[in-house]
Amino acid sequence: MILGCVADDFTGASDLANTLAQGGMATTLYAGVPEAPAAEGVQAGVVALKSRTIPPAEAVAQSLAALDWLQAQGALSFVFKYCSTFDSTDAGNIGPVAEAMMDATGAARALVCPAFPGAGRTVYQGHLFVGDRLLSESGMENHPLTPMRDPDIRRALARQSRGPVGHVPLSIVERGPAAVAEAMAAETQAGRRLIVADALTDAHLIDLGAAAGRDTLITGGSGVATGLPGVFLAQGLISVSRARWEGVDGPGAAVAGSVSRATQAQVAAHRAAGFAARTVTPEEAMAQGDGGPLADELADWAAEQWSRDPAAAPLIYTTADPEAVSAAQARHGREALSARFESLTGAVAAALLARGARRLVSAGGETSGAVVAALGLRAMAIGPEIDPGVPALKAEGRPLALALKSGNFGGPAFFAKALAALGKP
Ligand SMILES: Nc1ncnc2c1ncn2[C@@H]1O[C@H](COP(=O)(O)OP(=O)(O)OP(=O)(O)O)[C@@H](O)[C@H]1O
Ligand SMILES: O=C(O)[C@@H](O)C(=O)CO
Repeated sequence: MILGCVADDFTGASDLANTLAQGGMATTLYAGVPEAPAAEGVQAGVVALKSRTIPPAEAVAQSLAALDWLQAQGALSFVFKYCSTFDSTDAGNIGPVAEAMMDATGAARALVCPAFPGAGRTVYQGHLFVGDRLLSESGMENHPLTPMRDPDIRRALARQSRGPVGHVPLSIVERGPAAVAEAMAAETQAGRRLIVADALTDAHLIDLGAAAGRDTLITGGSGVATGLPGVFLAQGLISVSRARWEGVDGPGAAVAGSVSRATQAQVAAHRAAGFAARTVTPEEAMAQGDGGPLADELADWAAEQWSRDPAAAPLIYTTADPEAVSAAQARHGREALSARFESLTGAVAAALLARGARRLVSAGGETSGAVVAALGLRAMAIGPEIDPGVPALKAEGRPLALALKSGNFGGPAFFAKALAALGKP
């Protein structure tokens, strides 16, 4: 293994694995810290954690356990992947995990760049933008767990870190890798070891990769890894590998527990296109305890759609608009409701597989973590990109192709497009 990656959520891990695989690295996505060694030939290993919103000390402990395993596989370079909208609070977890990983690897510094131009996320003057809006006016200011009200990443990071934060502005990034390397060395010298870099385009990210790709640790959204395969290739550490992708054929379905804007549009578009869709209300979910009959009822409903039309693409969703979500959280408690929805969605996914599903789309980071855990998946191979940041995946040792979609990723027709990319009915 050349590159070891720790990701703070499952869809983010699949986003990063996509970048590395499309760059030509033989990449495997691991659900949690594996117990067994990596298979022969894996050049990039991405360990998916569910550590974005857990207490900082736990996030640090889990990330260091993942790091240990990656080091044991031979990796000497590391990426810490967080969200391209920098999802975190003043308590963490980006600063604490980045600093702990620097300490554990002996890294002198760590580049910090959440930019992902393909998904509209750019960094300019240390400020993060989503499309033409500052992060703090992008809708992320209302995020239920990690409201992002300060678009200045340098300030946001400094509040959750022990050490001071440095910056490499666009004027330097525009001058190319040598200028960036010089500026990063100056920041490190001055004791600013977490270094935010501006980036507006993939070309900027490739230059950042050329400047920092030999560093022990870099951190960011998936975009920060754009230049890495090229760096490893130039060093002769890898040869480009493109495993042939074959999907898995059989019944397909989508489950959505994401309440993000893009998912809302995708649910509406799937319905409007005439696909079968069933919603689950908070009351239905809360009315039954864990392990109640609802998951089986929903999976039976999906199986009925397949028996009528093998090409059916049934969707089961809890997605609702922000007002409905807030009202439901006030009625049932945010954590209790999320926990119940997540265990239900995981149970639905397992029940779908038991009824023969071979292609599965899951929308939402937390939701996908619950789905992957309920299915007991351990490792996934990376296939072609479906939409920016979302690859087709294949479960190792199981006849299942899947797509794990971050809340705000994917075009309106994503569910149907993804199911078609995963295989035939
Ligand atoms: N109708 C609803 N009301 C309240 N909570 C909901 C509802 N539907 C889903 N949830 C919960 O909201 C959370 C959504 O988080 P999730 O990470 O899955 O999606 P997201 O935030 O849109 O995606 P991402 O993290 O990839 O951006 C989950 O815990 C889910 O169970
Ligand atoms: O970086 C992103 O935006 C995504 O991979 C993600 O982590 C969203 O949860």
